[in-house]
Amino acid sequence: MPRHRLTLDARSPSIIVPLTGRDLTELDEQIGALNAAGAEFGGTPPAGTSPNAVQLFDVVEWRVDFYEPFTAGAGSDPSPAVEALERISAQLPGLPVLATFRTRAEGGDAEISPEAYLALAEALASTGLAAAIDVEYRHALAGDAIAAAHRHHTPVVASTHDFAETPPAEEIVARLAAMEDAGADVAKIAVTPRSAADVVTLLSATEQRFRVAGIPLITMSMGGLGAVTRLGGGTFGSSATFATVGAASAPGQLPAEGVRSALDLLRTGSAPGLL
Ligand SMILES: O=C1C[C@@](O)(C(=O)O)C[C@@H](O)[C@@H]1O
Repeated sequence: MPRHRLTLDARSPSIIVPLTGRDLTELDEQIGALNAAGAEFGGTPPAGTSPNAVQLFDVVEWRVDFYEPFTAGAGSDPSPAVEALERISAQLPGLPVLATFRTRAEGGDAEISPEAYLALAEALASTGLAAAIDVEYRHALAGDAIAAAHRHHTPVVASTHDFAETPPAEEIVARLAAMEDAGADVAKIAVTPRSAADVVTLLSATEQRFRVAGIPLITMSMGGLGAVTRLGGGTFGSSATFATVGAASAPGQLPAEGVRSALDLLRTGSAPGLL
């Protein structure tokens, strides 16, 4: 059973910050920077406001594909990843951790066999330290990985990426629906816009699916052109946004501090009574 729950709500999108360290030294440095940035930003929530308002970020995503002690052995032994997850969660005690292995096919940093991918999902979920694990829904063993995570009562964020283009809205909606049908607890899609119209397509598809979805959605248009979706996605039904404290894990991610201010501003703008 995970120690922290991932609670996602598009009315108050969560900020997810990636950890991309290549070894323990880099991970420790990044965690130190997260803790320092979080402490500098923190304060007491004004009465009646969400605790999010004074938190710089809400969730940490650990990108296991960057972590060389695991990838060096082609992922044949999950124990370096399990040990690193233990260390991350011990050093970030109040924060939910999303554990993600992003394959090269979906824009990740390393490749492992489908069997190693499944074994990793099972090993990470079995620790109970991950609030959720990411499973690429087009992966050959996605169904098994989702089942493995659920056996250990660990929620699954299903994901799909398109680094070349933005599929038509119907295709985006269909993929989000397919992830829910596959048993995911959250459905996530990241696409690449070639025009402003593509950004509108992603937002429109998000809004269409959000009206009927039974699970939270996370959607974004990557790159500079799509940056607006990382700020205003909540309006259309996206319940989280990836932002940086230091290293980015995908094109177009913005610094967490600016994203937090923008989310606060948008929330103020949508407060009851404001026309
Ligand atoms: O799926 C996603 C979204 C993402 O690709 C982004 O565009 O912010 C960043 C990844 O680290 C994460 O796993």
